[in-house]
Amino acid sequence: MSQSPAPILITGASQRVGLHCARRLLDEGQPLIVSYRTERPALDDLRQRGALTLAADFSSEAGVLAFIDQLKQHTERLRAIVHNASDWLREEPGHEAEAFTRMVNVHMLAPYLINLRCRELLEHCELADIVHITDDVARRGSANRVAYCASKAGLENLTLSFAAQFAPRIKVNAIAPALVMFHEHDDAAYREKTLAKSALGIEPGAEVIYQSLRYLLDNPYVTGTSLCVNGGRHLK
Ligand SMILES: NC(=O)C1=CN([C@@H]2O[C@H](COP(=O)(O)OP(=O)(O)OC[C@H]3O[C@@H](n4cnc5c(N)ncnc54)[C@H](OP(=O)(O)O)[C@@H]3O)[C@@H](O)[C@H]2O)C=CC1
Ligand SMILES: Nc1nc2c(c(=O)[nH]1)N=C([C@H](O)[C@@H](O)CO)CN2
Repeated sequence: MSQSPAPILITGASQRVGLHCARRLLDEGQPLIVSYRTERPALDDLRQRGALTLAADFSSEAGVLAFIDQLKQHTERLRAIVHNASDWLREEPGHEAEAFTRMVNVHMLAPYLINLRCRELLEHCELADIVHITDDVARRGSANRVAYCASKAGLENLTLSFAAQFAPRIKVNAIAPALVMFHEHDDAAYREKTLAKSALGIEPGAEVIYQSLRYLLDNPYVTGTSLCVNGGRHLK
């Protein structure tokens, strides 16, 4: 008798890009597990649609390990893991080391430990994927968010290592966006300045990340790559 489809895990899906991708996967009837750090009304919508929501704070090793233990109590199989959770912090003067540690933990330690400890859950599936959501800024650096950028560059590199280590059973790829969606508090001047940084000059919205995720999930011959979803920012 054929088994029901294994769930996909998306981390950090209580808002914005992660929430959009979660809703699109549910639209397609895909079983879903999401992690969240902050309880938000949108999570009730996901729960009512059948998603399992697990609280997680990846800012410490203990928090990552606690999440993995919780996850394994709920499933023995995973179709894919999407590492979307992210802290977009500036290093405040006097608190640089704390910010650096938090971002290395959420952007590198959490994907690293979850990938290693959940490999066997993925290998129960015929086709399995890991997707790291990085940032186009990793290829050029950032004067304003040094630690954020370095930790995203580290996540890009983890993509290469895990793709080599987990082949052929598990594909491992990255999606490297530039601007996808502003925050409500972003003023007109910031929006104009940011839009001018790319050749296409638009705020595309979260659907472009879901389209990229769908491509990686559906293509059996792509691993160890990073999809550049940046509106041609490298051309300016
Ligand atoms: N938005 C954009 O324009 C761009 C986004 N990206 C990347 O795309 C991805 C999605 O972006 P976006 O939706 O804006 O991301 P968000 O800033 O909304 O962050 C996604 C989620 O990460 C969770 N999170 C943050 N810190 C932690 C932590 N320590 N432990 C667990 N969860 C945590 C938050 O959870 P909660 O809210 O529940 O506290 C949040 O909902 C991110 O990886 C981001 O870096 C890259 C370039 C541009
Ligand atoms: N975790 C997050 N990472 C990033 C965000 C965000 O909101 N959360 N936003 C950006 C910006 O879009 C930036 O690329 C231009 O404003 C980058 N990373």
